[in-house]
Amino acid sequence: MMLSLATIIPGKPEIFAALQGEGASIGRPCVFLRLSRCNLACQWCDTAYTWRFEGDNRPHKDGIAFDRADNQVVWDEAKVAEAIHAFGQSRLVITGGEPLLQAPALVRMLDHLFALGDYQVEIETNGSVVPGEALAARVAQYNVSPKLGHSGNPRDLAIRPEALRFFAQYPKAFFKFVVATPDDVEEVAALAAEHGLPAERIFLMPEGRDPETLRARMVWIADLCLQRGYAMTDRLHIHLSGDTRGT
Ligand SMILES: C[S@@+](CC[C@H](N)C(=O)[O-])C[C@H]1O[C@@H](n2cnc3c(N)ncnc32)[C@H](O)[C@@H]1O
Ligand SMILES: Nc1nc2[nH]cc(C(=O)O)c2c(=O)[nH]1
Ligand code: SF4
Ligand SMILES: [Mg+2]
Repeated sequence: MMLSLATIIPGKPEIFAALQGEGASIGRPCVFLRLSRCNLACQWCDTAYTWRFEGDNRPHKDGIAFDRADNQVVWDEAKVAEAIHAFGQSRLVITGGEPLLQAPALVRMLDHLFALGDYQVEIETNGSVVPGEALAARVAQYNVSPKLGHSGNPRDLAIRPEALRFFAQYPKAFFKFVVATPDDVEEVAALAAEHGLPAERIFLMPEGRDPETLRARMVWIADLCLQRGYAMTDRLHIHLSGDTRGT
């Protein structure tokens, strides 16, 4: 009855309060739960310490560095729910790594959490895993970020038609494509046409881990959104705290 969690400081799970930095609920106060492990390996992943357990010692926002071997903890689901509840936020964003790899344990954890208070739950997912009915019944919003070719993942791993079909028909699933060049937006349009992704639920987000990169890309992303009817999202946490764990 355990969850595998990323760590934020030695031995402690990455659970933190912050504004939702991305997507349809950007700017809303949340508590974040970051799980470890992922089924993909994006070459620009800004959270690779959750699945590649070496070589990344970026400190926590309080400047606490930690041993790279200390990148995950395994905690009891009830204990995780209590730790989340202690933050006093009513919106929970579950992210990772890829959280849907641990869906059954998340269902159990959420039932513990719902016994402690009322929560709106968002899940950040790479869109390659179909969430089960049990989890879907407990989640208010999916932030689905399917990985395009520039992520470096094999397409047959990253783009799973059955998963995209599930999220396309799920009104509370918003797509959030990371783009680095205008060609990536062409790829988004082709995927949207192929899998019936509604333009009004598509966000484009600049690839970037610093404010300058984000701003430079948002200039042309904005034009393409006007042309295609997509929305654009920034990455607030990068502007507020840089590329820092736990923010
Ligand atoms: C670290 S992922 C974790 C959740 C899930 N694995 C996913 O990819 O959606 C959280 C979000 O950060 C985005 N992301 C990761 N690295 C990024 C980068 N370098 N630039 C922009 N977005 C990035 C992902 O696309 C995703 O929307
Ligand atoms: N503030 C903040 N907002 C976020 N939205 C999605 C995030 C993620 O890593 O899934 C994230 C994150 O890491 N920080
Ligand atoms: S799917 Fe998400 S967590 Fe996994 S490597 Fe890509 S961005 Fe990182
Ligand atoms: Mg993040």
